Amino acid sequence: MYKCMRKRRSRQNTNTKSFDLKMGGKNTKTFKIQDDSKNTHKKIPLHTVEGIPIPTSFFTPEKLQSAISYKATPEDVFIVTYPKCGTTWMQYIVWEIINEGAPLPSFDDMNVKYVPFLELTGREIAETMKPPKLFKVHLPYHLTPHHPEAKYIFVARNPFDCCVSFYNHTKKIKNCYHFEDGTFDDFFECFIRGEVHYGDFFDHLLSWWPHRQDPNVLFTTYEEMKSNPENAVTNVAKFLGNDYWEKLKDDKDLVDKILENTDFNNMKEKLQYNIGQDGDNDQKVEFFRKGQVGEWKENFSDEQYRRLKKHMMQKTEGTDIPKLWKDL
Ligand SMILES: Nc1ncnc2c1ncn2[C@@H]1O[C@H](COP(=O)(O)OS(=O)(=O)O)[C@@H](OP(=O)(O)O)[C@H]1O
Repeated sequence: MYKCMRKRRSRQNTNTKSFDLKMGGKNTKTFKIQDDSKNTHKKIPLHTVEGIPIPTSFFTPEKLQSAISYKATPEDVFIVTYPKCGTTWMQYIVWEIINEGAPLPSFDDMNVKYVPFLELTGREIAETMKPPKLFKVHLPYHLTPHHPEAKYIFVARNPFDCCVSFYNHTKKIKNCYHFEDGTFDDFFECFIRGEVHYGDFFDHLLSWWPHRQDPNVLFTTYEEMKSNPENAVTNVAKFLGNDYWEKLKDDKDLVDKILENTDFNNMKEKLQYNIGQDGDNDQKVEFFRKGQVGEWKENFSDEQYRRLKKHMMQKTEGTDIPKLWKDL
């Protein structure tokens, strides 16, 4: 069904090569072999710290190690995702619930002050925060600071749209990823091999999957949030605790305000994302790009679709993960 819904990009499989081998006499046999010489796709410069591939600039081993060593407390709320799966949207939803529909803080303030990105700021930031302390992390379960009473909100997104979003992010943030010349095909090869920031999509998801029903974990998907944003807001408020739910449950105006503030178009219009300082060359990146479900159909070739689907089925065998995205 997916075929009729998307622009098709047909290309040869770049990873296999046919060749004839003379067997003696007139006999020849055609072999298909893995052709590594074609694996010449552009790569993202990464190094591995604590088992996590991180870029060689901008993100440092010290900050990552500091984040991992943070001692979580019962008042903490962690927003956890693999990159490009809806972190920022959830950061703002949580912040808006706690701050009763206040005007949106800037993107920078959100990520370094209000819901700091722990692997960028390091754990010291926590000392300046008041409870409830909210954090953004992209860490797998075993590296996320743990406390049995802390709360964890996990957002998953279908790997196909995640791949497209991650490609645009990696390509545009030049002084971090050095991938500005990379094509989607290059990025796809990196993504399917887990040679991207934070490694393999499915390893990350599989690390959290067994904990999705823990009492202190709220597991949701980007697609669920898109199909019913009001449910997303009320579920998060309930999960955050009675204080928040009591304020929200009979206040339709407050719910509407939060929905209006965190609407994709509103966030796109109001928030600017500037990354780092590169001399005078401060990079402005279109962070709020499309915010859609299913955009992957315009980017994947049939071959890429088949390969990522196969990878997904292999990695998630024995789990219900594929049922999260039935139309893939
Ligand atoms: N309010 C709202 N509604 C719907 N979608 C939204 C919203 N805010 C951000 N987005 C989209 O989420 C994608 C970015 O994901 P993350 O925030 O996880 O990125 S990051 O890992 O923190 O860099 C990225 O998706 P793509 O547009 O597909 O690239 C954003 O546009």
